[in-house]
Amino acid sequence: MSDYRLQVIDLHKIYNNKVYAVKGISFNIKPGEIFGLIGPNGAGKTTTLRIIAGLLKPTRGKVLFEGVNLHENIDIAKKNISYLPEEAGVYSRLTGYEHLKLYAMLYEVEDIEEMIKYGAELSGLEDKLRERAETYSKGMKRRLLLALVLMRKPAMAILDEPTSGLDVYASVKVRQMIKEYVKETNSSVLLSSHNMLEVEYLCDRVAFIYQGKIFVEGTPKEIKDLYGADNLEEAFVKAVEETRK
Ligand SMILES: Nc1ncnc2c1ncn2[C@@H]1O[C@H](COP(=O)(O)OP(=O)(O)OP(=O)(O)O)[C@@H](O)[C@H]1O
Repeated sequence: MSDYRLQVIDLHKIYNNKVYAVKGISFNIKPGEIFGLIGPNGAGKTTTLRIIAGLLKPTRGKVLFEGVNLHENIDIAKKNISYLPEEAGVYSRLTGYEHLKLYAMLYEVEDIEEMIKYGAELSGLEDKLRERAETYSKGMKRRLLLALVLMRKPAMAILDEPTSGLDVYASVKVRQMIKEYVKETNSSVLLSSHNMLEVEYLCDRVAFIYQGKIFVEGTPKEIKDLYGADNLEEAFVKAVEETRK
């Protein structure tokens, strides 16, 4: 079996025969690793995430999950990969607990109660879980959504902008939740973010995407050293300016 949980090999995506969104992206993710995709708006991050989640077919290239071609065995994606889109929403009239129960039933696990208990713990929402989601703040909704995605312990979680729109405190809580989850389960996480602080805190390795291509990949430290930058934000600006020359 492959040492990698995920191998992304020369991925291309052309929408409607005209928009060339992804132009030959390759990277690997190991078990227990958090991998971050960073790039400006329209760089191809969400397209890449959706292909890896099995929701979009690549125009060319392939994705291997533990050595098996994902798009030729789509049940593997359904069983092992959970995806949290940036624009995901909650059912306003359901309570947090009702969400947990609904998803546990959809996941068809043997012990529904056990999964609900784990989801509740992951969310950190405590008594608030008894209230309808319409009474939740943005941060609470995001924590509930993350708990719904992570409670079935997917081998691979794909998180598009996990803390988008959240305040500093809520963001820190969500990041801690992701980090603790990976430590406990040895799952792999692929995330996209515009927040460099977040990426630096969470990610073991990072790839910068620009115009559908990866132009640098490494640990946050390697990338900072490469550009002689004090932080990832500065490295990112230097990298983008370099590619525009
Ligand atoms: N369904 C679609 N049909 C046609 N073009 C699309 C579609 N989805 C995305 N695109 C185009 O593909 C390119 C990459 O988009 P994508 O959403 O992957 O970028 P992104 O890096 O996630 O951007 P952002 O940071 O703004 O979310 C863009 O030019 C976008 O307009």
